[in-house]
Amino acid sequence: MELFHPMDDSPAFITMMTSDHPQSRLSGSNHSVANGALPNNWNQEGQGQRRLKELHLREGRRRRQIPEKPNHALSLWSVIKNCLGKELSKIPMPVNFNEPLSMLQRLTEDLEYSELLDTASACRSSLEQLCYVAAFSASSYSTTAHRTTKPFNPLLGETYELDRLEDCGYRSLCEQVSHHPPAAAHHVWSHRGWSLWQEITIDSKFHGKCVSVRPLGTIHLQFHASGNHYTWSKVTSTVHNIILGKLWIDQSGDIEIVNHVTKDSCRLTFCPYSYFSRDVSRKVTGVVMDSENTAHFVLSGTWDDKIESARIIGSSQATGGQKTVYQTESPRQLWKKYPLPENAENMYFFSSLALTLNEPEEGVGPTDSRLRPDQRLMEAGLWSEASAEKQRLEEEQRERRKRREAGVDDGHRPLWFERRTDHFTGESSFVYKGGYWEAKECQDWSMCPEIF
Ligand SMILES: CC(C)CCC[C@@H](C)[C@H]1CC[C@H]2[C@@H]3CC=C4C[C@@H](O)CC[C@]4(C)[C@H]3CC[C@]12C
Repeated sequence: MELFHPMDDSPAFITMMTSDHPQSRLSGSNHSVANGALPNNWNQEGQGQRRLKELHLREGRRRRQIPEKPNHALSLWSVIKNCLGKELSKIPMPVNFNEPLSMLQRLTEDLEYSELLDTASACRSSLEQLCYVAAFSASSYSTTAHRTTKPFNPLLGETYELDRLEDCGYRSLCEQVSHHPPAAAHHVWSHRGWSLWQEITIDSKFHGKCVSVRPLGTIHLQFHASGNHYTWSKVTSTVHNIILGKLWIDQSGDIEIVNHVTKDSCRLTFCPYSYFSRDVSRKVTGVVMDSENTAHFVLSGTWDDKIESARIIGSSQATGGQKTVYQTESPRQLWKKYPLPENAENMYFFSSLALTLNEPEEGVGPTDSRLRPDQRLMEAGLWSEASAEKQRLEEEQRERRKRREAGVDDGHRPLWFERRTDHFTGESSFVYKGGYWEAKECQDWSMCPEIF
């Protein structure tokens, strides 16, 4: 058995790939189609072609550009230097540091690689399924590398729908359910066999040289056929170079993905930048284990380019060290990032999905982020008008809050989500209670608050 160069994957383990295993010829990355490799039970021709057709469909009808970002230089440091230790949402900032998307739209971007979940839902082995789920969780960071702009903080009661049933198989809805601290609830249903939901609040802090952003909350994913129910949470994003130089973002920390039905689990580690030399930064590694903690797959890659999995066929303890050495088959590519659209660097580094999210659309609810006037003005490059409009909206929001506090009612109640305790985690969070898509069908939005 021939051994290739051992790879020092992480502080915890080393992988060695063997080349003469029959599986390795099948699973090379040249077998992958646009969006990544395919599971064993996949009809490669048919499904691949269907995917390509869908890609064309999804690119075809939607916009591929937005107005270029104006070049109004303003020093971030001069704006936030007196806010040391503060929460990001409490630092008043002009729209110059925003991107023309709300946090609700930004959360919806987690679905950019939803096809990984379609693939996962077709896997017969739950361990293989977990590999795709892990690749999906890492893929939600793929657009963050150059995105150092701040999404708009949604107004209380703001919503964002994304109906991609026709081309991507899912429908997604977000609602801002709390203003202090800002919290959003999100629900996605796909007719390709899965549902995903989450409630997220963001804990951020300005440290001087950097800003750290920690999204809090659990993501739930359930496959309809098997009932497999996964949960995980997010890593910490750090925005560097606040004082001097070009802003850049790093992702670091662990994501623990658990399948509560089978008790399989996977710990994904996002290595902070300084761990490794320049060319292997943004590195992600992980091991997929069954309920007995036996390791089955090694995952490796980067959060801004690709993730591979390799089946483990043997393991040993490295001499002297505490590291485990995993002997694996050749890796197969699970996920590969799409290239950014042409001219992305002048359009806030938006991905092709991001470019379409704020496109005006008929029939959306009256609280939808697409209808938020300051964001629309900002997208058009009219930044001073946008700032004035933002102030008006926020002032009106404060007035509504004061009225609520003076009144008899017990505060704000979300329209489309309700508090529920999760059976597996015991946590209480806002979960979709239904009704939005039904209201949309008959255009009855009379229950919606007026927020814009
Ligand atoms: C202008 C400077 C000071 C602040 C910019 C902060 C920006 C970069 C921060 C604020 C909130 C952050 C987001 C919070 C939550 C998520 C969801 C996750 O699934 C992918 C990363 C993502 C999308 C983060 C990306 C980085 C982010 C957009």
